[in-house]
Amino acid sequence: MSKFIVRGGNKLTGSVKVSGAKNSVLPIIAASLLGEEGVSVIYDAPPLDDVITISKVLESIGASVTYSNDVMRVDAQAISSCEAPYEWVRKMRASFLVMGPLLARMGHTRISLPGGCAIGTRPIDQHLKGFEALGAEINLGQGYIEAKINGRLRGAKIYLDYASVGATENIMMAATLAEGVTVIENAAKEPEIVDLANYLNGMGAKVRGAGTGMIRIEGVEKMHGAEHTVIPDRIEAGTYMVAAAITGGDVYVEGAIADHLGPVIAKMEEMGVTIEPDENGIRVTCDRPLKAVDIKTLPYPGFPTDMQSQMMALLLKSEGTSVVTETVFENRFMHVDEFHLMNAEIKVEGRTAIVTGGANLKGAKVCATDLRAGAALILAGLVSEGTSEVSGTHHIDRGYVDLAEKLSSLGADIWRISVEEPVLNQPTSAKKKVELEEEVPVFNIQPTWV
Ligand SMILES: CC(=O)N[C@H]1[C@@H](OP(=O)(O)OP(=O)(O)OC[C@H]2O[C@@H](n3ccc(=O)[nH]c3=O)[C@H](O)[C@@H]2O)O[C@H](CO)[C@@H](O)[C@@H]1O
Ligand SMILES: C=C(OP(=O)(O)O)C(=O)O
Repeated sequence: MSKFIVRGGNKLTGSVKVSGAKNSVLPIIAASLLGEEGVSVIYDAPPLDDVITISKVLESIGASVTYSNDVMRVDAQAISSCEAPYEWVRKMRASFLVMGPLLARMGHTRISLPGGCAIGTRPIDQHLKGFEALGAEINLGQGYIEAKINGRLRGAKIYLDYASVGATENIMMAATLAEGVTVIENAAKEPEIVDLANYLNGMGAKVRGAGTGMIRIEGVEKMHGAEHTVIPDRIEAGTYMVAAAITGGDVYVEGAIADHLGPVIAKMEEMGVTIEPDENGIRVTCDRPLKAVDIKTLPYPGFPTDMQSQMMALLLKSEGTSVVTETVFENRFMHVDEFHLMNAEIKVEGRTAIVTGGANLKGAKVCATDLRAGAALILAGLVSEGTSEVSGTHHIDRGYVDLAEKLSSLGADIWRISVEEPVLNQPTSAKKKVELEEEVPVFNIQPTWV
């Protein structure tokens, strides 16, 4: 168990490199199960706990996985099992993404129910509706979902009631090996869907229209391993953009793709932040008071729910009152109670939060209730008076590579301690603090929560 310790007051300056996208690499690793011949090589696979978890799921199915220096190799030629055990699926909802590939490849799959989590109930009805339309028979019992087909999946037209990212990915993967053509209507349009489609096509699939609301998949008989480089993480990039703005700094976010960050850039510019994209990244500077703005989360290309809490931290430092509306998940304001402990004034009414700007934030002991909540608390800590202690680091480790190191390299006063260590005895220089951190080999295939 560990905590992040943050001392507020430093302007961030310099350059920070964005890692490969968590939400791309997870479905891509799952899709590797479709490769009956050859080996897949996935570049820029970030060393995150979630990546380790999904590779454990693949190993439990009989795939061979190796990983070092952000390169993952998956050999799924000899997979032997079609069951994803509770042990791993309970750790991470995205493990459920192995269902589509396993069903298509093995004709049978048994997967533990992924369950809800802090941000909402997160049902899987749209995934199952898609599999049924492709001809699978679905049975639920004892915490597991079993899906079977007689022969091969059959292409179908599937309308999603909601443009679910996971359902689009799972159905798209299953449909690659179906007989005939599948059309997904009201498909999710996120950049991660396009990245997955590109990988699938590299494996021999025939997927068209990814990135639009209608995806057409012409089934093929067989797929093979492929080489693929994962896109940069737009949410990690957005988090560093907010870090630059909230501290009144000047940061170049290397690898950030402006096209993937349209609504985040638009809202930050509305607030008065200067954003200068170029072909290799985005420079973010902020040297004037910030204006309050309203934000509403929506499926892509709307404002991403995964940036809602970080933007709320920024709005706390603006002049005026902002309204934040969360439409994607029904319970994604848990960071508000923690912000209150830091002296913030925010009122939640249903799916809306009214944020009073100009907060005089004060360091406090707070807890990351989910991944992005954790990032938001750290951002608030960067501009709080005194010291903040952020616990619940296992959430943050699911989605941020070396968060403390990257922020320290920009001049932030942040470090990680094991909970046994007394905070008051920590040295003050960021450099020394980083040295204090435990040396963990880049790939030790053990999630931090084991
Ligand atoms: C690993 C990954 O890529 N995670 C992302 C993915 O999650 P995930 O794929 O789980 O998100 P979805 O787009 O599926 O969920 C969005 C909404 O649809 C609902 N829903 C979803 C499926 C379903 O069958 N029925 C249903 O009602 C969910 O409860 C939620 O309210 O997209 C989310 C929305 O951008 C992001 O916050 C997550 O970071
Ligand atoms: C909600 C998130 O991820 P997941 O779907 O993996 O829980 C996230 O990345 O903010």
